[in-house]
Amino acid sequence: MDSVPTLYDWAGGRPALVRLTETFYAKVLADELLEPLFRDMDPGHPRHVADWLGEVFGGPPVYSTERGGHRHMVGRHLGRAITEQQRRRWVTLLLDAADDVDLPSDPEFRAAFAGYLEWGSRLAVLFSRPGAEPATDEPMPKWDWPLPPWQAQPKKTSASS
Ligand code: HEM
Repeated sequence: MDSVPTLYDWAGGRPALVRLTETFYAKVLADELLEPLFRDMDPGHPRHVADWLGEVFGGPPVYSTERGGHRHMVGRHLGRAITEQQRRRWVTLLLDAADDVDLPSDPEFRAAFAGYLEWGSRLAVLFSRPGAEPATDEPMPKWDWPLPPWQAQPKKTSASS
């Protein structure tokens, strides 16, 4: 492969990420464990999280230029005391939503996606602990392929071997 696409492009760009987060937050609001955390969420929340994910996955820097970047994201988790059970449910529903909206299902993309959710959600729990004072001046994280996306190689013919 000459150039490896970003995870953002591979996922299908902003339209795919907005479909993902809108489907996901509909599930969240129907979930008894997560609904209390999200019942008063900003109506733009699904699109803001799509912008966050897009930037982390190599798309345009919309979240940092229009929404306040890492500092704003950290601030939105402070004091929420997210439990491990809630974190695990959050990740599960987002993976379910990825299937529902047909995000690419290839092993490399899903490994990158699931790895990011596992990492990011554990940080969200730490940021949300009562009394936590996480650094807010960090740059936006960048996430990349764990392995290059698999591509079929042209079959060797006897003439080329
Ligand atoms: C990879 C993991 C995560 C990412 C990338 C993430 C991202 C974000 C972002 C970007 C915001 C701010 C959106 C805005 O600009 O308004 C936010 C807010 C929030 N997050 Fe997370 N989050 C993660 C994990 C979690 C988890 C595990 C929970 C709870 C189970 C959670 C609960 C919340 C809540 C309650 C808000 C505030 C929503 C509102 O009132 O508007 N987050 N998150």
